[in-house]
Amino acid sequence: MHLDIGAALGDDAEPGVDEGDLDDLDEQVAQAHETIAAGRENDDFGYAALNLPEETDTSVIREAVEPVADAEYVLTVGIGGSALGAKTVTAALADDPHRHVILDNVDPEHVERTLSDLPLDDTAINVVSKSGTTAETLANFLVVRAAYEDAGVDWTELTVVTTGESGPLAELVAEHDLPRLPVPDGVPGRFAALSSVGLVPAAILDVDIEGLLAGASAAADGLGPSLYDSPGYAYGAVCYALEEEGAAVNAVMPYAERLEYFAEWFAQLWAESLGKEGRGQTPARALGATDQHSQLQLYRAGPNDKMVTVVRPGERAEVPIPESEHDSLSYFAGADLGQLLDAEYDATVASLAEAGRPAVEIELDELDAEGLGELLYAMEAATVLVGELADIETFTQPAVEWGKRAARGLLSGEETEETKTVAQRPSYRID
Ligand SMILES: O=P(O)(O)OC[C@H]1O[C@H](O)[C@H](O)[C@@H](O)[C@@H]1O
Repeated sequence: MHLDIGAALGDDAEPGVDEGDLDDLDEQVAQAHETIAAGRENDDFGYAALNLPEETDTSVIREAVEPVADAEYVLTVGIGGSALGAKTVTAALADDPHRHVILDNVDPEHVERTLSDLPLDDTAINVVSKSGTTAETLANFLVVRAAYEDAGVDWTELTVVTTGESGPLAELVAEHDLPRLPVPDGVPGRFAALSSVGLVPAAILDVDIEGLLAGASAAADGLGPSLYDSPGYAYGAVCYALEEEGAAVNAVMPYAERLEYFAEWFAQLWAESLGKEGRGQTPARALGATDQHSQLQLYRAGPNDKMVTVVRPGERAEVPIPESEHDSLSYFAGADLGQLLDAEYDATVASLAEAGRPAVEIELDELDAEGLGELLYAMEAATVLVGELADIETFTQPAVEWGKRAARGLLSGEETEETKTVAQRPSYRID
């Protein structure tokens, strides 16, 4: 993985990082690295996530999915960190990513349609919840179970659950004797992609999860006391410095359809970890080249409060653009769709730089298992680093938990602090 921060440096970028300040930033990185390394050493809460590439035992995952390994589809029932990592991995690496379907939201029409579109007798159910108490996941699982029963399919034969040792989901596991994979200790869900939380569907769809972890391990080995040695730390340090200079938004724009979900996974990681104490960049999700034709206008000419992160693989499939009889299309002669996409990428970075808008480029050698593992790990390391540099609690999410408690209270009818606040919320209707 390679990082190019050129378009975020210099006097022209606004916000920008002064090249002369990089060495000061590097000193801050060295200090933060000491804290991170000590946290990893002690397997402290959150920091333990950076040990997953070494800790995750893929043979346990492969054994747990053995009974459902022949299923045509996998239906993940989970939300947030219990869905996005899994979808990111299969979307990027599975031969047929459509075989992995996610039920995270509880939109009733969507749930009904999803279930009616699937051959339930050939669909494994992957239920994931670290806490085992998330309302959306439990409700969806109950709906899914009922749909299987209505279709005369024994859901217990097709279900794998990843959850902690206690909680309603663990109780269901015990009651129905379902295979259960543990969630790793000390790892917040959004940092758990490289564990059973994120790897069960990939294992069922024959993804090289060992290669994914090997790529992540290589990135872990690269972490050291200098941003110059680690693309992950360098990315985090530059984002931090740009945020200090006013980049309140970080638009992540992969130039690869297979990485579209990566931007979604990153958004949770970045927002939930770093959105605290009145700070944190707002992650925006974009896709190159599609969003060159929509959002890019704002990124180049809107308020000076953004940075753009572009991501691309170093190698692409070859799909030549056929020659045409029209002179006006002669500029395609001998070209390939990948070349066109790379030209669009180069043009975007150059156009942002020309307008003085910062961009950071991430290039993977290849979008294979190793490359994706490296990317996911580097982004996790970047997130942890920014949390240290900004001196915030990276691994908590109190604002999100407030909403979870409120929703549970509203459904149960119990009066709580949260439900009182909901009842008194401001309203000014215009009909
Ligand atoms: O895995 P679960 O316990 O079901 O949690 C699912 C999600 O719930 C909340 O929204 C948390 O803030 C997320 O970080 C978490 O990923």
